[in-house]
Amino acid sequence: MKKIVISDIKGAIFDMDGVLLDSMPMWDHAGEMYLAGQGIQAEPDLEKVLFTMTMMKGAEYMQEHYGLELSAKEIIDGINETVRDFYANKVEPKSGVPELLRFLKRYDIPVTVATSTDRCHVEAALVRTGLMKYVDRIFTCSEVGVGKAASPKIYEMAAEFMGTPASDTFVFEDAYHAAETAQNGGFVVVGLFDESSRDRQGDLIAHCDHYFKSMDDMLCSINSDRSRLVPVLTIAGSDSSGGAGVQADLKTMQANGVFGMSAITALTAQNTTGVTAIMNVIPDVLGAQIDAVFTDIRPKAVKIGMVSVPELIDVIADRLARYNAENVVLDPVMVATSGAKLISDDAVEVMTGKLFPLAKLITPNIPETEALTGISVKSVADMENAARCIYGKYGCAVLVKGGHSINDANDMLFDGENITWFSGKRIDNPNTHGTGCTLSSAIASNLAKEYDVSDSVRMAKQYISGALAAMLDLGSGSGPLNHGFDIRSRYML
Ligand SMILES: Nc1ncnc2c1ncn2[C@@H]1O[C@H](COP(=O)(O)OP(=O)(O)OP(=O)(O)O)[C@@H](O)[C@H]1O
Ligand SMILES: Cc1ncc(CO)c(N)n1
Repeated sequence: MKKIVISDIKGAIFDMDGVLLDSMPMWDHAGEMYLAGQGIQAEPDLEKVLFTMTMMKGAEYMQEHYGLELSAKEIIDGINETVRDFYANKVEPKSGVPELLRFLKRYDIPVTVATSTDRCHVEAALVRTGLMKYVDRIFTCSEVGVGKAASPKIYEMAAEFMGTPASDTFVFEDAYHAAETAQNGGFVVVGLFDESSRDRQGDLIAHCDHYFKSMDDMLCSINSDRSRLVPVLTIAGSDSSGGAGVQADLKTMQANGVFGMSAITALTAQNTTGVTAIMNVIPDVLGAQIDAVFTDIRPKAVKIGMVSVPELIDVIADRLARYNAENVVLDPVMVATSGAKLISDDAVEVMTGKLFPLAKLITPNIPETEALTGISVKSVADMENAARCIYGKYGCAVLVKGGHSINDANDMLFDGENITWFSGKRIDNPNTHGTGCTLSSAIASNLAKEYDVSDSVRMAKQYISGALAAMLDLGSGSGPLNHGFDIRSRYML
């Protein structure tokens, strides 16, 4: 099968059940779930029996076979309630779906949903799972008046709405009969595996132009335009051991699909056990590096890390204001994971006064949040208060990182209006050197790719969790992450 080239997709039509949402198991077990709600355990063949029946016949069968003291209508209402509850409160997106939809949005590709499920369920599920913001319009078979097996009408209406010809419109389906209809209608069909139709994969493959075992596989094989790499600048210190600072930033940027550039603030001699020397660069040389970058390859985002002294902060503030730098993410680095102090006391005030107001987002960890606010952060409420306090003083959004909390690794974003939590399972890995640098660089990379702040944080959080979970173990102290954990290339072998 061919790779998908993103510029070939002019419009996208997604089936919902089994493609966007992991909802097929519910359809396969609706009767069983309903009976369970009535305190009855279904016989193993129930779903097979119901599969061939209409809703009414199925209800009558359940009434008789399981001795339910309810009318067929009441049983149907009960099953409908089970279905409603599932879509409204339980269903989850399939893996890779939010990423794909965000990616299509980044390329301004219109997205529609074509589904045989009722609109009320579709909307409830898409809103709750956060996918609705990527969908331009929903088409349902009952509203269109004909099912997918019988006619390509639903796809034609979606394509007409998007203004895209069938030959440039990609239809994503997991069911072979729908794939067949779409292909006969002249659409480009992407077949995706779903467990519920495991037995019919041969038929699906026969009726699609591209086939993937999962959305994640598809994401890895999409060819974005190789001649388009968004530039991003890091202004930070060099870490000789390669796990934090500029080295971590550039590796992260490469892994997050942007072109990394650097302006170095300081040379540190450090490894996983500690920092043995720091030499700050001369302010003029830092200024010259930033000038060299901005006057030639203007970055779409800037990450700021270790800046130890007021003179260097002045230079950065001056240049970022002069060049009207966009998407500035500031990691207020104060202390290395190994415990070494990386900023002078007098620099903190200059940083907050001059750099915070230029930042779109700052990313303090818990000790840094405490130092910036004077609030002792011991609870979720303390995190929220501290973030509001920082926003109130400096007007920049704040991501308080929970890497230093005891039980979990939940980060909290306050953007001046809303609090959003990004929950992460704590990974039992003592090697956390450079996590802060890595997270802020991933966020800056995502902002450069034009994702909004909350999507940028969400994806960066997934990235850092993957980098930690790879369990790289280098050095005798707290070691670095594997920044390239998700890169697949023949050159890596
Ligand atoms: N053991 C862990 N498991 C999962 N996520 C973690 C873990 N440790 C840190 N993180 C995550 O890593 C990111 C960086 O957070 P952290 O609080 O470690 O930053 P930091 O202290 O500034 O990092 P640095 O060690 O570079 O100074 C956050 O998203 C945090 O939730
Ligand atoms: C150069 C540098 N920047 C930041 C950190 C924080 O992790 C570090 N250890 N070294």
